[in-house]
Amino acid sequence: MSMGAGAHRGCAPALLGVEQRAREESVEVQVREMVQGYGRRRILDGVTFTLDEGITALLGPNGAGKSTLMRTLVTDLAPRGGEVLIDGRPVDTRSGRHAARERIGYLPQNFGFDARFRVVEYVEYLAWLRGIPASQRPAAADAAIAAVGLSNQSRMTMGSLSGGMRQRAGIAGAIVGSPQLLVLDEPTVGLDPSQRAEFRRVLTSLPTSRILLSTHLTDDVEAVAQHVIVLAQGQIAHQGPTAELIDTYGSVDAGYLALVDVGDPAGQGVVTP
Ligand SMILES: Nc1ncnc2c1ncn2[C@@H]1O[C@H](COP(=O)(O)OP(=O)(O)OP(=O)(O)O)[C@@H](O)[C@H]1O
Repeated sequence: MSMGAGAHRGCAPALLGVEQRAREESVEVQVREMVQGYGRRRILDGVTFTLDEGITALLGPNGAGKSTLMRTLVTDLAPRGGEVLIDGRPVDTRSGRHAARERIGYLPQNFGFDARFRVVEYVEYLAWLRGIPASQRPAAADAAIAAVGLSNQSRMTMGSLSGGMRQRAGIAGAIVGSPQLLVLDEPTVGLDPSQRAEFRRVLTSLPTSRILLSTHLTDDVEAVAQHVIVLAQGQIAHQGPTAELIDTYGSVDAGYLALVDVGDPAGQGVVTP
């Protein structure tokens, strides 16, 4: 079975140059005893991990807090306790947040866009949001669009794209300007099998140093992720190489079921392996 064997290989030619930087630069991501919640409700309770190089899949039951963890990592939510460090700098300081945002590309679960935007306009808009200078935006957008294989569709409006193409446009927006860390929240939801295969191809060809990907699809994990993090009961129930999980349990699916009581909708029923 291939576990991201193609990762970081076969980079699209358009990535060379501006995006070569991402391959050369790396980013350190450390989360220590992080606490997060909404109102009085605690969702994450002492989450600790370091993100390894390559693609890491984030698994967990519905409501376990995967999106909440990702939003905290990308500085959308300030941690309530503990630390999130990007290259050693806490993201809850003004300068740390600013530095982190320059290094992070983020695709939220239901990303918003104006359906009338052309693909190139959408990606250039995200380049502007990320503070890329005006003179560099067209080249950065073209490179990102080429990397996801949408160059021929770059003048199409977002509203006229198929679901798979729209996801790829979302990824182009997330990778514009060559972030070293890419955070993708359930990017394969709603894609058909061939669109998912195409998505995996794009993902494994990116030069991004670290990718964190949440998904419910364990075959996606086996296909692209070298590492797995399982979130349950507000904490990390498991972290390690995908190969190790498969060696121990026979498959990612079996490992996940052994680590997490998926019958518990609140994700509160982790079983110690
Ligand atoms: N903005 C919010 N305000 C209040 N509660 C929230 C908010 N966002 C999420 N929650 C709650 O926090 C818990 C964790 O949600 P989160 O979306 O992080 O889980 P998840 O693991 O990503 O779930 P899923 O797999 O269904 O996407 C859920 O109970 C959810 O209802």
